[in-house]
Amino acid sequence: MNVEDNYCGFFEGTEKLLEMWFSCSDGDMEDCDVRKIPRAALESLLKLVKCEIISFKKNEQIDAYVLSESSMFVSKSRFILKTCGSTTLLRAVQPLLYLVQEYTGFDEVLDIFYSRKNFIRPELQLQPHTSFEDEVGVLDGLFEDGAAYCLGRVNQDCWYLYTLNPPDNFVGVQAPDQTLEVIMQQLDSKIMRIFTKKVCSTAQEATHRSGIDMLFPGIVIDDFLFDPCGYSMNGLLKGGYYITIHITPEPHCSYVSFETNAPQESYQDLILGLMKTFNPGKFTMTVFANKASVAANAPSECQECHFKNYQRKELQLCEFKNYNLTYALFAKAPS
Ligand SMILES: C[S@+](CC[C@H](N)C(=O)[O-])C[C@H]1O[C@@H](n2cnc3c(N)ncnc32)[C@H](O)[C@@H]1O
Repeated sequence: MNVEDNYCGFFEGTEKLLEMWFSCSDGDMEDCDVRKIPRAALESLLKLVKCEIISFKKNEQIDAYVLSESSMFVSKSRFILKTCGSTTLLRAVQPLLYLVQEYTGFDEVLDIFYSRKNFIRPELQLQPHTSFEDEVGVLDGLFEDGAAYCLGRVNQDCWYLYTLNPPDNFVGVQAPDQTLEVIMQQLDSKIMRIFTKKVCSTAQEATHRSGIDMLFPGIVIDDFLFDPCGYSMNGLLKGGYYITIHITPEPHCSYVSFETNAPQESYQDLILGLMKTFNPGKFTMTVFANKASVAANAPSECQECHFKNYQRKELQLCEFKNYNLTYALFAKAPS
C-alpha cells in the first residue's frame, strides 16, 4: 500500500478480530501449546491474510506480535488475530486448524469468537469480508453449531459476532475470561497529529506525548509508528494479560481501537482514561466476560453511567453460553 497517498486517502481502521481456544479430547493438555507453531508457519499464515509481522515481544504467558495491520497474540491454549484495512483474516482459519493439529498437541476447538464493528467502506473489502453473511458462510463451513449475531443498528453503528453456541452440553472456556474492546471514532485532530512522523520521530515519543504510557503504568510496551502516520502498540502485563491500541489518524476516517483481557470489576476509570487520552466524538464498547470472571457484572454500570460529557445512545445486555456480553454506544452530548 502506498501510505504517502493514503494519508490523504482512506484507511479502514475497523478490525476483524478472531479469538480461538483449543483443548484436548483426552483431557491431558500438559504438553500442548499453540506457541509450538513455528514462526515460519505463522508468517505463511499471515501472507494469506495480507499482512506481516513487524515487531515481537513475549513474556512467560504470551507471544505478542505487532503486525503491519494490527496484532496477534499467541498463548498456551488461545490464539488471537486482529487485522484491519482490507486484510482477509478468515482465509487463515482453516490453515490455522491444520497448524494446531500438526504442531501443538491440541485436537479440539474449545470455542471461537469472530467479531467486528461495521466497516466504514464495506465495498473496499475482499472476499469473504464483503458482508457479514459471507463471513458467516465461511465459518459455518468449518464449525458446527456456530451462532451469528448483530448488536446495535444494522443500518448504522453495529457490532457483529460469530461464536459457537451448541444447544446442549457445551463446556466452553471455564477459566476466568474477559475482553474489553473500545472502538473510538471522530477523534480529536490535535491528538491524532501526535501519531504522525511530522510531530513525533519515534513510536516511544508518541506513546509518551499522548499519555498512552499512563493508561497502565509499568506495562511492557512494544510500539510502532508508521510513516507518514499510524500507530500500533501491544502491552504485556503479568498473568497472561495484554492491551493493544491501534490508531488511524487520517482526519476523515480517524479510528482508535483499544482492547484488553485484563480483569477489572469496573472498567469505568479505564474508559474515562481513554476518553481523556483520545477525546473521540463517539465510541462503542463491548465487554465479554464469562461467569468465572470478576468482570462478569462490570457492564451493568453502563445502565447509569454517562462517561461525563458522553450520552449513551444504545445499550444491549446479552447472555451467551457462560458469558455476559454488553454492547454500548456513546456519543458526545451536544454542547
Ligand atoms: C496499522 S495502523 C492501525 C490500524 C488500526 N486498525 C486502526 O486503525 O486503529 C493503520 C494506520 O497506519 C497507517 N499506515 C502506514 N503505513 C502502513 C502500512 N504499511 N500498513 C498499514 N497501515 C499503514 C494507515 O494509513 C493508518 O493510518
